Amino acid sequence: MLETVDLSKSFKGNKAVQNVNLYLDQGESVGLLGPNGAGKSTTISMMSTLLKPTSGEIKLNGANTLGKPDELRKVLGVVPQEIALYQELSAYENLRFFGSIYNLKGQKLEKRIQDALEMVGLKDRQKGIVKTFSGGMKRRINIAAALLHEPEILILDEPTVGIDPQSRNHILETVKNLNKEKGTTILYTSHYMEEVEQLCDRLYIMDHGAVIAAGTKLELLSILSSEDTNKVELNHLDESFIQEVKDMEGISKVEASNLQLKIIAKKGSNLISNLVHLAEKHHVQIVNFHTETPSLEDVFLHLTGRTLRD
Ligand SMILES: Nc1ncnc2c1ncn2[C@@H]1O[C@H](COP(=O)(O)OP(=O)(O)OP(=O)(O)O)[C@@H](O)[C@H]1O
Repeated sequence: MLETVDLSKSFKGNKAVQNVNLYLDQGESVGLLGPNGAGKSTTISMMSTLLKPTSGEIKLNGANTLGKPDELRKVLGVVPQEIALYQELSAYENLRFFGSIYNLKGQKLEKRIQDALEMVGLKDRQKGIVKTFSGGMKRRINIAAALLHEPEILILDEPTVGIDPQSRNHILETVKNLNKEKGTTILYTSHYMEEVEQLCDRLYIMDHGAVIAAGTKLELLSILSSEDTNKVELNHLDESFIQEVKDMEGISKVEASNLQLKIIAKKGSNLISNLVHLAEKHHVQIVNFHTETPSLEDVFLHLTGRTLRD
């Protein structure tokens, strides 16, 4: 239903987004994952008509929408990263204002406001002045504002960053209900793998402005089907030890934190005996060792060389 074709954006010659091809089928919930600066917000801003692409196309039901932003705006609801509300007005007054932008009036507007407030769980707080709300409540009102015109597609840009756990759960539930019960198509960007795993049917992983992997969770996990994730705890850990682990045969990635090493290694690569040997050489003790099935975080680490929150 919504598709980008070789979508690119440069800022003064710096390529923020390069040849991004992604699509959303009707009723899907799709995650867009990537570390800071990967190009998620820039991609979303172009898809939401807020930013003009340097090149490429955005197609709605097969037709190019460039030059026809109104067609996209009719079907899209966008929840930006920055909260965009009038702080001195009540939640209800804010929603009346946003509804009027969509030419909603009278009974219809009233019903949409109440439905949207119900959806985000803030019906009983509608008279409250926005500046007195927590960051999470403001974000929920922002989501309600994006729902007033009952969009077929909802795009959310990291809606749970820096908010309280209760609002975070509300937002996750709201997005899930919109998708499962109302059939709203969702594009959800996040740094949090667990949120995307919970909410999304399919994922795109972006890094340095490009999509580096795409697929269902199972498809992405199969990238690491020939490897294991191993966690090793030591009584001492230094750079020379870490470097020698990295140089061992069959090692894809090594990540160190405190006295722990996370090692992604090829199955059957004699990791344990090589590690024991190395530990003896460095007079270091292995305190704990266990092997896990790779997670999507591991796939991300494997593909980008860094963790999602680096
Ligand atoms: N208006 C702008 N002018 C110049 N450079 C920009 C602008 N907007 C984004 N960039 C650059 O484009 C790149 C991609 O940024 P973008 O905000 O799209 O990443 P992101 O994946 O959304 O990151 P975050 O998770 O931090 O929001 C970054 O290098 C950023 O500095």
